[in-house]
Amino acid sequence: MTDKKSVRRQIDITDEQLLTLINQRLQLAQTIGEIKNREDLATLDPKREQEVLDRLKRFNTGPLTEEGLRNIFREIISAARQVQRPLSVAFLGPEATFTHLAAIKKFGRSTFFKPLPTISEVFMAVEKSNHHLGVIPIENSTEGVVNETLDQFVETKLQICGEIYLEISHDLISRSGQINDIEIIYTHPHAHGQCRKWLQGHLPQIPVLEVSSTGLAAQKAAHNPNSAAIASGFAASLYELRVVESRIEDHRENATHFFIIGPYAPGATGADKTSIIFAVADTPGALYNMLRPLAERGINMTRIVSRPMKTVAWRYLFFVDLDGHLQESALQECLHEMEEMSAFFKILGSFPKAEAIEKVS
Ligand SMILES: C=C(O[C@@H]1C=C(C(=O)O)C=C[C@H]1O)C(=O)O
Repeated sequence: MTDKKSVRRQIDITDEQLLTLINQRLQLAQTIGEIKNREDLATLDPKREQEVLDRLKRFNTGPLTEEGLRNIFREIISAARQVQRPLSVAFLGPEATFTHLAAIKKFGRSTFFKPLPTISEVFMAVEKSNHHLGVIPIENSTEGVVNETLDQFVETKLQICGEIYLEISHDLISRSGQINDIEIIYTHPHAHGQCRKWLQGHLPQIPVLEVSSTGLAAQKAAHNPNSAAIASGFAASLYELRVVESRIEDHRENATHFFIIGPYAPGATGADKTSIIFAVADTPGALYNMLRPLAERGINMTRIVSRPMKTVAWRYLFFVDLDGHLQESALQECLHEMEEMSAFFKILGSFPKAEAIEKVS
């Protein structure tokens, strides 16, 4: 017969063992940190982190889910980086935006995060080495590409060193959590657009005031007890707000793609992507010819986006993501061939592919 008290005693003993083991792991990370200092290497090693997670996934017998494993080890690895040299990550703020949440999902809560008001300021801060890395949105599955991010990539010396996909889901949140207290709703125009049907069905008379981010909307709702915000559940917990109704978006399939930018490119993991920008001559078949080397070598293109070249009217830059790493010879040869044909060519970096779409909760 197992009674609650004795099982809880076993849980306490297990926790003590876990804590001892976590501290042991952090001490080992400190030793790695000293070696990295001697060899002048960066603390963050995305390739190694991926190997650690892949290995553990193979070991896991359950009942811990794959997502649970990722969540737990994200925080352990975050603490292991922190005892070496604190990692500083700038992101498109303010706090409690989806970019903030994406950054936490990637780097864990032991990281130092700095919200900055614009995408160009995130680029600038990392270029000036004020922060090790930056996190910026590149594309939303319903709203499309973020042009400001594309434009920054044309000029920057930084590389793309990682990517994050985050599920986007909106909650209606307020101080009391009571729907009857709401006289005004704050939110970002995209979130407004994504929740229109729900609002028409449930709160048709309540005015919606659009603000520059869902984080700011949550901040406003925290100041006014007769208002609510459409923002993430994460924003609710950060500003101590209550959820009036969760997941009020009209379509569930909504995700945002973020890039991590930094001064260096991670090594190959075996599951990587490479991003490039190019412009082609204004001649028939130019784009077709440019993409042919990819087709011939069976290299998969995961995204192609065009953007007007600001210096010449009606000419375009193409932003392309490919499967593979620059250290792979087939991709190297292919990019070399493409560069020869292009009017402008820039490699933005090779980075490990995101494994999964991160959940908001
Ligand atoms: C401990 C290290 O430093 C960091 C932390 C890691 C970890 O906790 O497993 C892995 C890679 C690095 O980002 C290491 O490089 O091994």
